[in-house]
Amino acid sequence: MLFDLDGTLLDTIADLADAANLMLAELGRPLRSQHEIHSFVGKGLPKLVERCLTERAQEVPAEAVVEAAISVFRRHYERVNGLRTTIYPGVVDTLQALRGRNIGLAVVTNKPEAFTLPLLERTGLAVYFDTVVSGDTLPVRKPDPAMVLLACERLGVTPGEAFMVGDSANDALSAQGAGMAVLLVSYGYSEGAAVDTIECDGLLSEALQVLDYIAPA
Ligand SMILES: O=C(O)COP(=O)(O)O
Ligand SMILES: [Mg+2]
Repeated sequence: MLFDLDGTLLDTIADLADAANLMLAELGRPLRSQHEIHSFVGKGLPKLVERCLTERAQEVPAEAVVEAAISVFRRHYERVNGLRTTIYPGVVDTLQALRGRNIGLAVVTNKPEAFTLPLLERTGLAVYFDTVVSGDTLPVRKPDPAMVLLACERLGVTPGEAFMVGDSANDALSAQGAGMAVLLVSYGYSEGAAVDTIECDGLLSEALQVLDYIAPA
């Protein structure tokens, strides 16, 4: 069972928004609402920073400005990562139940490893996972299927034996590209798209519904 992180296991939006607005303030750019930032999350940290600077902006900054802003964001996010993050309801019980059934578990997230691993430790979720594939583990990110394929390889399963659980089209497309079934949670971040318009094998209103897709013991 492969899990996306932001918007699926953890509600990280407040910390992402804080880091983004600390960055924008430092650069003298207009701040963004949490609602806007919610729609910018999904394709990794560099894309989040680029969207904060460019989407509906009056003046589009040069690439070098975006690159410099990424370093500023990382500096702020390192400090606030986890402070206001919460675990979604049912997540811990779901992970415990899956572990109890000896089902291999992976995190597959577009968040860079330097932020993913400390966050999993801080929230206490690290202990449940056999492996973590982060946004900079490979040269490509979701929606490319390479990350979910690597997770399967590390877990010793074929994509046909696995499920991806995510919150956005990036998760759905990466799983589908790998020939893997995908379940989407309806409570996460889906880049401003209605999650029920994204093709998937099941829509979950809470994490515990993952267990409905596991064969009885
Ligand atoms: O870093 C992002 O943009 C989103 O991260 P996720 O893949 O865990 O949802
Ligand atoms: Mg997500």
